Amino acid sequence: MARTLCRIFKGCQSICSLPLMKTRLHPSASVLLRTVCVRRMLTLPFRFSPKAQDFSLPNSSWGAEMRQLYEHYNSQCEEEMKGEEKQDWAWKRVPSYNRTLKHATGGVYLSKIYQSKARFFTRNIKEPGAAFEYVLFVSKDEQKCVCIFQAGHLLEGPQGYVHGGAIATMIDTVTVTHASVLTLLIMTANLNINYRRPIPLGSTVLIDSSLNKTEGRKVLISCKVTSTDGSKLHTEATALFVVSRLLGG
Ligand SMILES: CCCCC/C=C\C/C=C\C/C=C\C/C=C\CCCC(=O)SCCNC(=O)CCNC(=O)[C@H](O)C(C)(C)COP(=O)(O)OP(=O)(O)OC[C@H]1O[C@@H](n2cnc3c(N)ncnc32)[C@H](O)[C@@H]1OP(=O)(O)O
Repeated sequence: MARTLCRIFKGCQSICSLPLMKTRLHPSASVLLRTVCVRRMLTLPFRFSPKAQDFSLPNSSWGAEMRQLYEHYNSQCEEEMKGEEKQDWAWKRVPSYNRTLKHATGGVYLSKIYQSKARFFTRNIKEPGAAFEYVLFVSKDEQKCVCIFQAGHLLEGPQGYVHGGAIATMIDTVTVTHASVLTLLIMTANLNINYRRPIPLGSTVLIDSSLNKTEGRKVLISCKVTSTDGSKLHTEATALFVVSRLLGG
């Protein structure tokens, strides 16, 4: 299967992606070749399910602390009825998928084959609970975002503790999600992290982010990683996001 894909990929690369080819081939021949390629790709047995899995929902690896906190925030997500009036939610759970392309669209363009292999960094390990296990909630007024994060055994840095890079990844993920709620097409421009206390591997922590300010194309967010009862400060950070011109912002 992999070899077949590779062959088709290479073949199609030479046929479809080079503008040069357009000048060498008669237009009708070019169209025919493209059609053949597309047909072949459409008949390939893509391995992934067309239905994307939401990784922010509870699974068997979640510990009691993770579940309790999830229930706590999730219960505030439901719409409440007060008298005749429908009350807005206080928090909203942010669904989380492992690829930006939700469905395989058949590989009409070669770049889509590559994209179909791409997986979101924090959601690409199959074993539940082995690495980044987390769920994010944003507050109604979009000034706050909270993440419940259970750090799995594959994230070890110093013996028995979570790797600083993994903590940075989570801070980036939480703050970028927060900033994305405010504005689209952003890139992390600066991430400043102070590691105060190590996070034990396997433990659950809270990652809180708050909006500091927005200024033109810039969004400044601060973030804290604490124990679930808030008594221990593990990490604090500030992040700067810029609405990207490259991404079309
Ligand atoms: C319930 C509803 C929920 C809805 C949720 C919605 C969405 C959630 C979904 C998605 C979010 C989740 C996941 C997203 C996935 C992952 C993303 C992770 C984030 C990353 O992993 S992302 C990769 C790492 N990131 C880069 O790869 C950036 C490379 N870089 C660049 O692409 C450019 O560098 C850029 C664009 C940053 C700026 O470039 P540019 O040309 O557009 O802007 P320019 O340089 O003109 O700067 C404009 C103003 O920013 C200031 N400024 C710029 N940089 C600065 C710095 N470093 N420090 C201090 N100030 C800085 C300037 O000083 C100026 O300031 P001033 O205007 O005041 O002069």
